[in-house]
Amino acid sequence: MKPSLEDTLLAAIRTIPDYPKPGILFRDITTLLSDARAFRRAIDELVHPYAGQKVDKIAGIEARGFILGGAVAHQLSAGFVPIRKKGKLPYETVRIAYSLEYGLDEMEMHRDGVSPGEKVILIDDLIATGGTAAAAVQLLRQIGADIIAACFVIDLPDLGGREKLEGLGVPVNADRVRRALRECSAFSPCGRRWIGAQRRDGRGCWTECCRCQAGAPLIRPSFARPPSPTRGEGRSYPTFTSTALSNSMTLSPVESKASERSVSTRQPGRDAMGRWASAVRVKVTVSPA
Ligand SMILES: O=P(O)(O)OC[C@H]1O[C@H](OP(=O)(O)OP(=O)(O)O)[C@H](O)[C@@H]1O
Ligand SMILES: Nc1ncnc2[nH]cnc12
Repeated sequence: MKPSLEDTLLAAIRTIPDYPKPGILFRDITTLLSDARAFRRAIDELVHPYAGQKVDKIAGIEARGFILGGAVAHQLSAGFVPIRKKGKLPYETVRIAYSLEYGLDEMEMHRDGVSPGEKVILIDDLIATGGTAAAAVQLLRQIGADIIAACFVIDLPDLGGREKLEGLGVPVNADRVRRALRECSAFSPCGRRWIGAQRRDGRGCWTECCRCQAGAPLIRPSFARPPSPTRGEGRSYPTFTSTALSNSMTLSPVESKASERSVSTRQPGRDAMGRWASAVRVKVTVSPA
């Protein structure tokens, strides 16, 4: 079965805890960009609602918005306009200061990047607080752009960015990863996906995760399938431990017991390349409760 768009994108996005500051779950799209299939699906998703419509310019926000925006502009046969961090553009610019999830910055664009009345789509990889995108909207409007929409691959809904942009009268297109990431960050304090396994002490699973090491609990996501007794999961669910076969994030070792048995199953986890996938083969060792 073809994986859903959400699963494809979510599996291709890497989450780095505490980068660039403690407490930030950094959503790294370099893994998505290097995955040809995920990259294409992300671009198709951004392009799809506007195919056949008159779009004059795509405005991409430095840096990740350049990569996505360039591909979208090509697909829509539109021009591309860079919105850059301050001090990088050679001609006359309009400039604005803004705040983001982890700091303050200034951005600018060429005064003649968009002509008054041109139809523009704003593109970036991610909307968090919406500070960056809202500033970009103000810059574009300052030079007379007619902003049709703002599009993102990732929306971190708890930070209210979408509402901020909608408050400025800009339609936001960012739904496909929204729900998945919300749940993803809800069930694991470091943004990792539940793989149906837990340490014996019930305090998280992967030894390499500083938060699990510190004892933060893993919470089962609401959308995960219930444990299946036919796969040897059900009865002993709270106490089973697993070793991923093709999973670089192996769980902490458990003592072997004569009464334990191993079952091979497929669960969300890391594939052989270390990327998240909706289904990887894992070996589950079922212990008596
Ligand atoms: O919604 P916000 O809270 O404003 O945050 C979103 C912005 O933050 C990231 O860029 P960043 O400023 O990290 O720059 P980069 O792309 O150059 O790394 C991201 O690519 C968005 O542009
Ligand atoms: N959590 C996050 N991950 C990646 N980029 C971001 N920009 C703002 N917040 C971010």
